[in-house]
Amino acid sequence: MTTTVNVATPGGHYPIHIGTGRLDHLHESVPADVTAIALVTNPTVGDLYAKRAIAALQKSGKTVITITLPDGETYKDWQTLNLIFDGLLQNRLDRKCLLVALGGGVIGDMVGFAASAYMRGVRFLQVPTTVLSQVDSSVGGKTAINHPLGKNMIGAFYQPIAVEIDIDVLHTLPEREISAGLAEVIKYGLIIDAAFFDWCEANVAALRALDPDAIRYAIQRSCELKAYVVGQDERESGLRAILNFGHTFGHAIEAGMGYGEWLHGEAVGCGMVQAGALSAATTGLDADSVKRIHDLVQAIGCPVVPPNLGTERWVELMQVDKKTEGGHLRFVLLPKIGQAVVQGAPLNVVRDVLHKTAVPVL
Ligand SMILES: NC(=O)c1ccc[n+]([C@@H]2O[C@H](COP(=O)([O-])OP(=O)(O)OC[C@H]3O[C@@H](n4cnc5c(N)ncnc54)[C@H](O)[C@@H]3O)[C@@H](O)[C@H]2O)c1
Ligand SMILES: O=C(O)C(=O)C[C@@H](O)[C@H](O)[C@H](O)COP(=O)(O)O
Ligand SMILES: [Zn+2]
Repeated sequence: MTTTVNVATPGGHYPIHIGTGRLDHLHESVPADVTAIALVTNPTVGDLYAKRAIAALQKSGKTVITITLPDGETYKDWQTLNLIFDGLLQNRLDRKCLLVALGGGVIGDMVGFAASAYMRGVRFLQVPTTVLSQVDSSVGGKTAINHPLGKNMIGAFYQPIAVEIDIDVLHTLPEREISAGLAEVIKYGLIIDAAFFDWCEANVAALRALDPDAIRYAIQRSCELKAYVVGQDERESGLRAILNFGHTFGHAIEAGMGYGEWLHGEAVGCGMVQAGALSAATTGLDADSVKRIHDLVQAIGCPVVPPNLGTERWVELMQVDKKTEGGHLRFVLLPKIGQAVVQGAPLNVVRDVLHKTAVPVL
């Protein structure tokens, strides 16, 4: 069974198809006027799934070339992005080509950015293969590469023509990647859907075990909630910033530790624990809710104690954030579970939270 969630933005709309075996149906998302297809992947995902993806794409009758990028967050950079352009130009792909991103969020973010820039914009299809990319990064059109000074600092808003989610491919993921992806799932409950947060608490074991019904529901609900937010505010002039809950802290961890040391989802999980503590100090989040956030992040298998970067280094890293305005840090904070606001916080309070969350809760 395949379910479809639609994403509607001012520039148009596209479907997210969620099901099993979608990898064998990729041709259904290839528009008739496409001249050639570039499948972009990495060696890990390519070895597992490129053959099937290529066979499916070839059913459209188009030529398919493959571009293989090195694997890892550390390669989400200019040099690796340029390998995509090299491959497209060497194979003389024209304006009517289609780029296909087969992989996790790193591949998806880079292929989307390449699609936004190649010949000033060509179409791209997202085929996310991690929990994180299926519930979050493949949807909504944020594309980017990292800069040594800050996460996702160079990029564009550029929507795919469709998202093809094959739940089966998750079974080859390492456990650590499943845990990291679940951090973005529980984020939606915290910012916009308290009942979904309750459901995540009740189903954490099933989610970690990739129980088919549980993981399908989590992916569908996450995509529905993200599609709703993106539909209201595609370019983050307001509401969309709530999707950044936990990310001011999380991105500082990723950049501060060196990209790839902590997984994005792990950093966001820990960042949500810190943002929960900051919410208690600023927007009145009650102690029971702070504990529920901590306990669920721990239960999905993500770290809850932040690395010791040094308080001033923490603040410096957090300032390199796209929500920063006029040098002032802004955070996504929770007055209660299921409701988020975006606002500044006094630096002495932020420092205090950095100290408090550095101590393990027993
Ligand atoms: N654009 C957005 O809205 C958005 C949202 C969230 C995260 N992101 C970005 O996404 C990135 C993180 O994505 P991610 O967590 O998917 O990491 P990732 O892309 O690095 O993938 C994680 C690892 O799993 C491997 N892998 C992928 N699919 C697999 C499969 N089915 N079986 C076995 N191994 C597989 C990859 O090769 C990689 O080693 C970060 O760069 C983050 O900034 C973007
Ligand atoms: O889609 C969004 O909007 C998000 O913020 C989703 C986040 O999970 C994601 O990590 C995003 O890439 C962060 O965006 P950034 O603008 O803070 O780099
Ligand atoms: Zn994220």
